[in-house]
Amino acid sequence: MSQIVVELRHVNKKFKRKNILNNVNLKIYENHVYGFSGPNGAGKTLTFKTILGFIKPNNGDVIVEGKFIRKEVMFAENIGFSIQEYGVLGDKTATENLSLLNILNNQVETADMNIQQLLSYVGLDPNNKDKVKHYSLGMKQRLSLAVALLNDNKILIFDEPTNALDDSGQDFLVAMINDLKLKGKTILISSHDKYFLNQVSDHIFKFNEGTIVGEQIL
Ligand SMILES: Nc1ncnc2c1ncn2[C@@H]1O[C@H](COP(=O)(O)OP(=O)(O)OP(=O)(O)O)[C@@H](O)[C@H]1O
Repeated sequence: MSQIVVELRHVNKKFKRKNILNNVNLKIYENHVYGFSGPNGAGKTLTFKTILGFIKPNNGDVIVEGKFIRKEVMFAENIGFSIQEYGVLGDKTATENLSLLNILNNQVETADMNIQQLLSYVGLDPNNKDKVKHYSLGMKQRLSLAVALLNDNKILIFDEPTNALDDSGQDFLVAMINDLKLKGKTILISSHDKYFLNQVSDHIFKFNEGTIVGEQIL
């Protein structure tokens, strides 16, 4: 049995007295792919933000690789993530964006090589000098995936990665997730595309109204 790398125990979150996350319990095992499904506003993104430490629950525990988030450490340290609202800088190129993130992460020395490879890996041209604000939505989505992969973290969160991707983009995404799993990554993905989630996931959590209402093991 592989190790548990993320655990949520009785997590509750209220905004303005309204329960938004309601007794969320889950265990994420190493090197598995977890799909998060459910309607708009069901709590998928909020669960991801809670795992990362961006949101502090009112009650319950979030444990990432043995550390209690917001108690022992402020944020989860080794999770790469792609969440739409944490976008990149539109006035910079893709390479500049990734270089800046590398600097912020103290990864300057190996930056250039990694960035070129990473951009190719997600299907972007490493020599493209266009500013990101001129990218298509699909290109922005691919860049967001590159951001998540930048530091070679073992745990990856992809929030709605299928958004804005055309058919070939979706095929690429399925192949990428399978490849990342082979490389030993643990992956959490939300999507409204049931077919996609069934294709890539080992386990699906079904969310509704801030709680897990069902699980499916594939
Ligand atoms: N900072 C916030 N303040 C108040 N309410 C919030 C905040 N963040 C999220 N919510 C509310 O929490 C609920 C869950 O939102 P969340 O973004 O997690 O849904 P989701 O399942 O990811 O939905 P979608 O499929 O639309 O992305 C929503 O009703 C949302 O309005």
